[in-house]
Amino acid sequence: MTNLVSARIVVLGSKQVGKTAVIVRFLTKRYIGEYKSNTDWLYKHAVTFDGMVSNVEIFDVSRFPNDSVPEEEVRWADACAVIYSICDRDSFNKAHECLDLIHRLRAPSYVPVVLLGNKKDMEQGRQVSLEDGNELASQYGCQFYEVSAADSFVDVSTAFENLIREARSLQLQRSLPRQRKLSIITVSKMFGAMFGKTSPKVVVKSKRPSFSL
Ligand SMILES: Nc1nc2c(ncn2[C@@H]2O[C@H](COP(=O)(O)OP(=O)(O)OP(=O)(O)O)[C@@H](O)[C@H]2O)c(=O)[nH]1
Repeated sequence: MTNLVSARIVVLGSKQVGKTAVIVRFLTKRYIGEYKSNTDWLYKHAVTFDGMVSNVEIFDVSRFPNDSVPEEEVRWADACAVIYSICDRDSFNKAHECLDLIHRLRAPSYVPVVLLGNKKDMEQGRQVSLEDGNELASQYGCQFYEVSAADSFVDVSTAFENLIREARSLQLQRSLPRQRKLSIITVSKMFGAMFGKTSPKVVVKSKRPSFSL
């Protein structure tokens, strides 16, 4: 088994949306109902999937959005998770602000982001529809899942594993030798030569880097 990469993830969202519960669910498979609030935590853990061990560091930012903006943590991260509660419209609005903050601090470079609507077990108190979540995620070109830290390990782990896969893939792409990157330019030049200068420009717009290398 290869120990290939480490991934640093920052987790943002309103108070009481379940940030700590979601992280602990992913790292330990367990659901623990109550945690000490108002403290930022850095979790370090080795997780195994796809036949690989990834050393993950997850920063649970509790002080934001009520207190100072976690600019340093957002710049530090290889990937970001933004969490809201499906029963709390305000937390969804805060999630929007968090996505905006990430975009502002990290643009123009790309950082993998996942938007998580937590507490989906509380359907009777729902204030944010699945469509709203989907729409916000597509606006920022990020992954989106509704999860329940209380009810299920599977959804939470799928969301984090896909986020880590994306971060890994990006790290691999960035570490590719120059030669291979140049060959991509050569292919586009070849297209130009084949279709001539009068042919319409083909612009391939990709919101997210491809998983395949
Ligand atoms: N029903 C339900 N409750 C949840 C779920 N996840 C967390 N909770 C509850 O929501 C409350 C807040 O959970 P935390 O994990 O402390 O939330 P947090 O976002 O880390 O909170 P702060 O540290 O204050 O920022 C706790 O009472 C949890 O038991 C969930 O999936 N379903």
